[in-house]
Amino acid sequence: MSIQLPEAFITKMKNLLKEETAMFLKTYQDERTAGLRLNPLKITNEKWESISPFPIEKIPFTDYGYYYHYQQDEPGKHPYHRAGLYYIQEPSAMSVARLLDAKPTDKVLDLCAAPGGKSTQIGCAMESRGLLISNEIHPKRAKALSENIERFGLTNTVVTNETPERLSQHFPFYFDKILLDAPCSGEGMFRKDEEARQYWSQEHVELCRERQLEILDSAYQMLKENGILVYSTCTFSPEENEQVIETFLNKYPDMELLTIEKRNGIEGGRPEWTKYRLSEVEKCARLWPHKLKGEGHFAAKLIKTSTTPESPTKPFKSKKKQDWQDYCLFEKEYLQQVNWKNLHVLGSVIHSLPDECPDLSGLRVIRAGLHLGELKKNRFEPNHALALALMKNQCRQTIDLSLEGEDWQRYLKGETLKGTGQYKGWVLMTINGFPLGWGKESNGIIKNLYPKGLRIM
Ligand SMILES: C[S@@+](CC[C@H](N)C(=O)[O-])C[C@H]1O[C@@H](n2cnc3c(N)ncnc32)[C@H](O)[C@@H]1O
Repeated sequence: MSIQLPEAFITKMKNLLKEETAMFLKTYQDERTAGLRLNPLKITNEKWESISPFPIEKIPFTDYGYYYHYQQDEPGKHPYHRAGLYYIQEPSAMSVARLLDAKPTDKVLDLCAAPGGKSTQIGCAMESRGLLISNEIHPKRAKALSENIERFGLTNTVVTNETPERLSQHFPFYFDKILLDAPCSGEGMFRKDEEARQYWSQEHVELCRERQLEILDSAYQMLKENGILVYSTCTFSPEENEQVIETFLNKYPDMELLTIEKRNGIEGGRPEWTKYRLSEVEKCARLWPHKLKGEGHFAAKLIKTSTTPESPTKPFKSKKKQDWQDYCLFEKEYLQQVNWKNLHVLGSVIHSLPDECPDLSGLRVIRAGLHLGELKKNRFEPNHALALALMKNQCRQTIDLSLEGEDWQRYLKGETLKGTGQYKGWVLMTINGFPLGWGKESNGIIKNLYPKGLRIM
């Protein structure tokens, strides 16, 4: 494999890495690494290791990550992916979300979240409790983010499509934890992404840096006292990493760096690459492709040490008269052992909102908590998100599709399937016991309710 790197990038890395350069550049002759990260809300490591349809190898610096062979296998096309058992994610990117140490009682913001690698990881760490606001500025990417949150069965997440600045006006001093996985020059994507290589220039690096500092201003405004901020990029350039942190610390003396544990090949930030040789940046983390099996990342963890006023953001309050009688009938007939909290009818959709959901008025909200389904005239129609948030044993009528036959493919294509002859009404369709979506049985036939936009061709 031979990759054409921008000449100016090679020269720059030689100046930075000195005698390490040869090792670094050699990685561009090797295959890239690829990984998948399990959804611990749906499956344990032990179970996955016993059922994985393809060869996997545990990623040492993560809890739920596995390497797979991307030239040989396509886990993104497997029905287990549709069932939300895992997320395809570059291995070194898996090391960042855990730095937040997000707890089920926290209010967390993922400020640049699409397509949702780190948000799905944070949502799982929070056991789908507390509040996770997952934001993305670009509408199309926000939609992809929302679909991944749904696929993972997360119920504590509000997906918004806002600018960081507008969010900061809505949520001053509000969050316990914020992740800023910044848009960057993507040097760590070079083995995978030709466009990133072609797009690279020193001017672009400088532009990214300006934007990163602007987004950091917004993140700072939203962080409460003792709040934790994790800043990360998938690029190597000091301008976007150590130097961004240096400028940020100079601007906000109440922010302090915290030490990130260095193990399994993770190294520290480089003081010699800052303007004023700031030794503190050693506390940051650098993941290098020549030091571990991953494409490369940078992360910094900071704490806000100043006192902040109480956030003026109010809790969510429903305006509409609430009536979900038809849902109650559905729940009684088809579900068991479910206990959705904080139910609200918004439009015609019944939502189970996250704990301590804030007022969201004025924001572009793509998804708010779990969409249970829609109230139609005298009936309730469950949403696809509900199927993915359930475990098989929570639905009274289930049909399991086996990996052996062709029925799972027919289901994902939207075809009609043969029913049990015993069920009537809503049926949770599962693959090897993991929910995939809804069907509806009538006279021994399953009407296919897999969402049209997700069907395979
Ligand atoms: C590195 S990606 C995020 C990846 C994501 N955290 C994940 O793990 O899947 C950075 C994101 O920032 C968004 N972005 C671009 N410009 C932005 C801006 N000015 N403000 C906020 N976000 C921006 C991009 O659309 C992109 O989705």
